[in-house]
Amino acid sequence: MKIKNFINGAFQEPLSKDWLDNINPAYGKVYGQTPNSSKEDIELAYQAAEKAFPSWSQTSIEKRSRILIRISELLEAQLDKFGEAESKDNGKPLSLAKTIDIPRAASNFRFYGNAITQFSSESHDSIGENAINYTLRQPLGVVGCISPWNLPLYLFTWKIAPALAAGNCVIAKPSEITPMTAYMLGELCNEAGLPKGVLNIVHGLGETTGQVLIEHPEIKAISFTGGTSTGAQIARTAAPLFKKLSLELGGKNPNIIFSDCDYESMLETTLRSSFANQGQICLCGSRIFVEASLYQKFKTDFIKKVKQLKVGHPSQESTDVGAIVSKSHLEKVLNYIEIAKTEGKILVGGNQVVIPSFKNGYYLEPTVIEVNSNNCTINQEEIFGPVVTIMPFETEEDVLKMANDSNYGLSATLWTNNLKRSMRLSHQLEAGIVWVNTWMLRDLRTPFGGTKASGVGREGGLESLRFFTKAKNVCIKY
Ligand SMILES: NC(=O)C1=CN([C@@H]2O[C@H](COP(=O)(O)OP(=O)(O)OC[C@H]3O[C@@H](n4cnc5c(N)ncnc54)[C@H](O)[C@@H]3O)[C@@H](O)[C@H]2O)C=CC1
Ligand SMILES: O=C(O)/C=C/C=C(\O)C(=O)O
Repeated sequence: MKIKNFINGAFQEPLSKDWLDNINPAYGKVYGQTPNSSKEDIELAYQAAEKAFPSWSQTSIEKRSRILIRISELLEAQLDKFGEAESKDNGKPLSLAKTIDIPRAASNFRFYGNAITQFSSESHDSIGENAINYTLRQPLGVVGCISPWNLPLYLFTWKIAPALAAGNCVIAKPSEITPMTAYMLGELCNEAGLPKGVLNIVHGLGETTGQVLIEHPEIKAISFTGGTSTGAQIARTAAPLFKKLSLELGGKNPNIIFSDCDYESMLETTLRSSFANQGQICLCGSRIFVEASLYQKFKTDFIKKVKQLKVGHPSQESTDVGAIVSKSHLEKVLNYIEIAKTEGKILVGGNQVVIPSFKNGYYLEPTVIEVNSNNCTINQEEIFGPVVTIMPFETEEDVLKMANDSNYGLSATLWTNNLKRSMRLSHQLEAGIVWVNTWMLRDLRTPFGGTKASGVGREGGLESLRFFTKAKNVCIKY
């Protein structure tokens, strides 16, 4: 099957005539083709978006809201179809795609369809000056949204929905590794009545299509989620062009477990925060620190639970851990496991899994490594796979130091029933998001993003609407 670009409300082959293979990771087999779009394709998308902007930016909030909510309803109505496509393209368990990815993509449209009706700006009465200032929040124009392969439609729509709600026109590039559901979204947008040219979906490699998009002189903002080194490259290109930038990058998140926690809830959630989506979520807690008095018990119970996880074909209901997204990513994760053998002790997992009926698929055992220092490659570099480390700590002070001893600063999880300690640590952890006694509880109104090498800026809630608008102050003397 050939995926096409969605430009000006129509599906079209790339002018470049260049195609990439689309691979099903559960089988390790090519199952379709994706455009590798060129500068000319991006220019076509830009012309369509630029033409659509005056009308879309002047479309009433109510109408924009209605269209976005309609897209969310259409997505919900096609949950199974989209879930199956996402699972096939990415290798994630079908159950996950149907319960998390697609529902969240629908929520993104619904949330921003509603949020835009509540978005307001400020006025300032300049007392003593006989003047009033009011601030306009105007759309930026044509903006670029670039998303990764781990949560394909979930993150693609997390960017597009607020950009459209705020009155911008969009050129969006999904990951070339998982282009399918983004392609399918185009049809729903037409059905929902989104005017042509308002959203344009252009496929291709990062270094070709993505690079041209960020270099385009007229694109006013780039919202990007992906790897930290790609984020740095985007910043190098886009910053001198004075584009607004929102960068949601990698993580090496600490999961800090105190002995006074609710043990069962911690254990179940830690299993999820370690291995959900094959550990390919930037929020996964890949460095697990356990208070020394609880360490042996945790180690025994955690290993037992990890051994029970079933690695299998994404479509099987019994599957807990599906396929890794690509061969090259599997190799990258396996390389880190080799490094782990010299830096720590593999307690469980560590091997590629060959499933007889799908023997070319990219499967990997969930892996737990015991380390005795935070200062090692596997605790410092983002692995982004089903691999976690565990180590004991003695004091709150020690664990805080280790948790913050990282280039990254995306999220942190704390397990404790000591209220004062949880507040103390939450304030001191260098992270954009701290979860206490939970993980991945997402309220879409909250700011989302990281510090240090985990990114710049915040998305989520009104933050995204602020990002996708420019503030203009008007001062009137009376
Ligand atoms: N949110 C996160 O934290 C994610 C982190 N990663 C990390 O990044 C590593 C590399 O994974 P990749 O798939 O290579 O992610 P990536 O960061 O290179 O790709 C993400 C998106 O950026 C695009 N892109 C790549 N280079 C670009 C450029 N020069 N200009 C514009 N767009 C560009 C890609 O086509 C894709 O749509 C992973 O091993 C993982 O460690 C990957 C995906 C998500
Ligand atoms: O917004 C969320 O709920 C999750 C975001 C996850 C990422 O940005 C990621 O894994 O890259």
